[in-house]
Amino acid sequence: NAEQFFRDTLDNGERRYDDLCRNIINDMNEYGLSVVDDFLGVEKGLQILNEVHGMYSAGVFQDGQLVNNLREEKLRTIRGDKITWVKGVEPGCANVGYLINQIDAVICRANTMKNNGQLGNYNIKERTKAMVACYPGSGSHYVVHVDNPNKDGRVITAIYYLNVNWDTERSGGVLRIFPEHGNSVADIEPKFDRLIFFWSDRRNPHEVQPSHRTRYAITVWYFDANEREAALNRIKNNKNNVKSTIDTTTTTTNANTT
Ligand SMILES: O=C(O)CCC(=O)Nc1cc2ccccc2cn1
Ligand SMILES: [Mn+2]
Repeated sequence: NAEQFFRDTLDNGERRYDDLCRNIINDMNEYGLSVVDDFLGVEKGLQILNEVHGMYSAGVFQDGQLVNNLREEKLRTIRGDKITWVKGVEPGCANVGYLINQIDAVICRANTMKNNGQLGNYNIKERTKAMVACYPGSGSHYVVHVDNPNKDGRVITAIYYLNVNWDTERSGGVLRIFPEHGNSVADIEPKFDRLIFFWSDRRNPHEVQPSHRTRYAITVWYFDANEREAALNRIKNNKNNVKSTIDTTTTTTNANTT
């Protein structure tokens, strides 16, 4: 009957959902990265893309990394990504907000699943705002780097791509991850409605190869509660140290002048 049908559908939804989270946990623990295709479906994906187009044409994106390209005889500055930060509750960002909630739901579910242990034994309770990034084509790229090299608390990088019919042969823009252990690289195409996760620390140096077509991505970083608290304490202590240094310097200076 209808009720049983809905219960099955709901259960199927849950089961599919749990399977997704289980796959992510397994991939993260085995490879340190995970790729989920068709995360939200075409309709939702296009709604998010439209919102990002709207933000871009509204001019809210800041010029990102500045990269001078000396290859040409004249200095050609290739700007890397242009970025803007979004909470997802701002006017005209409802669909980006929906995306963030969906990624949160997956991370929270994965973080609580007992049978597979937690995600890397982390305790994930908060995240950054969403960073919407655009590579404006013309060879813009991002040099190899580690997102969190010095334990600032960020443990998982989540990136959602919005690029319809992306052809890597023509457009480049591959995310290349150089996993610290292992002798292979992971080349990830920034395909529409693709969601990826990877550990944010030194396990995953990565680069964005030169893009020859406008390339959009939305990134969220998730914090481990303990690592984040330790990082904030270090900052606070440093501030106190700096403050006390200033105080002692000022007092000695005052002492000298009186
Ligand atoms: O778009 C992709 O495939 C990944 C791009 C990427 O790594 N972006 C990025 C952007 C960043 C901006 C500010 C600070 C750290 C950052 C680290 N990573
Ligand atoms: Mn990065």
